[in-house]
Amino acid sequence: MHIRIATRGSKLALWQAHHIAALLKDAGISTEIVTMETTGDKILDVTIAKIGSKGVFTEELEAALKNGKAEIAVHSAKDMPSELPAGFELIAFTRREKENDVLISEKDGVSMNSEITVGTSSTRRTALIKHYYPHCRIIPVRGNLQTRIRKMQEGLCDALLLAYAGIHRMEYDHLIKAHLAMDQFTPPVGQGSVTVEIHEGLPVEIKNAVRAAVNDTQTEYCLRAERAFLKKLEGGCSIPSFGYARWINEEIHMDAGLVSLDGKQLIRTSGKAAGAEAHQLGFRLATEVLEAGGDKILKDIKTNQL
Ligand SMILES: NCc1[nH]cc(CCC(=O)O)c1CC(=O)O
Repeated sequence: MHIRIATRGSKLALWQAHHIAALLKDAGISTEIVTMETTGDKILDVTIAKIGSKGVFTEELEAALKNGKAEIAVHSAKDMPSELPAGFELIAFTRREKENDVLISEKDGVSMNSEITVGTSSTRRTALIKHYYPHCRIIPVRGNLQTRIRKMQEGLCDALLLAYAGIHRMEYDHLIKAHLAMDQFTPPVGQGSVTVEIHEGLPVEIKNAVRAAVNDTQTEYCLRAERAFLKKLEGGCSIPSFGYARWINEEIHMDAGLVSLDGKQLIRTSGKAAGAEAHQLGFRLATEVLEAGGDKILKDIKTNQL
C-alpha cells in the first residue's frame, strides 16, 4: 500500500505530516508527502477570525483529496472546523502532546504577572489574558511559528503565548518562560493532536489501514467529545471557547467554556461520560454554556466580527 499525504508547507505542518508518515511506515505502509499552499498561508495581514475561520487552511487540501491527488490530508486537530464540508471525515487522531499553552520570550524576568506586551492572534488567548491578567498589553501577531518568533525578536512584543505542542515540535523549548495553568488557560478543542482527513471516495481497506496505524482510541474519545462541544457552539478556532477532555479511569472527563472578547464574562462547566457517550457529553456541556449566557456572548462576537 502506498499513501500520498497532503499537507501545508509550514515547518509545523511538515512535522505533522512526517509524524503520520512514520506511524504508517511502522505499519508497513509507504508514503509520499505532497505540500500545498492554502488561502490561510497567503493572507497574513488579517486575523483568521476576520477571514472567516471556516476552511481557510483546509480547502486546497480537501480539493486534492477529492481529485485523487492524495489519499489523506494531515492537520493539527485544533485547526479543523467542527463541521467538515460534505463528503469529508476525520478518521484518526494521534496520541496527544501535552495540551497546555506556554509563554515564550527571550527576555529575563518575563511572566504573566509582569506588565508585558504579549503577542497573540487567538481570540481565546486574548480574551483569557484580558480576564486573568488585565495588566498585560496584547499585540496581534500572525504568521507561522518561525515568523511570529522573528517578529518578537524584532521587538514587536516582549513575549508570545502559544501551544506547547508547536513550540516543542519546532524545538523552541529553551524560550519557555512559563507553562500556563490548565484551569485558567484551558486548552482549545483539539490542541496537541494530529488528525487525518479523507474523502468518502477512499477505498475502505486504505481507510481501515490508516486508522489502525494512526488512531489512538482514548484520544479519539476525548476529541470526539471536544468537537461535539464546538459543533454545538457552531464554532471553529475563531471563537474564544475552550474544551479539554482527558481519559481518566475509563471515562472522559471534560472541562469547557466560553469567554467574552473583552474578558469580562467567563463561563465554565465540566462533566464526564463513557467513551461511547462522547458526542452527548460535548453537546450537553455546550448546552449548559449556551444557557448560562454563552448564547449572548456568541451573538455579540458575531456582530463584532462582521
Ligand atoms: N492556530 C495555529 C496552530 N495550529 C496548531 C498549532 C500547534 C499546536 C497544535 O497542533 O495543537 C498552532 C500554534 C499555536 O496555537 O500555538
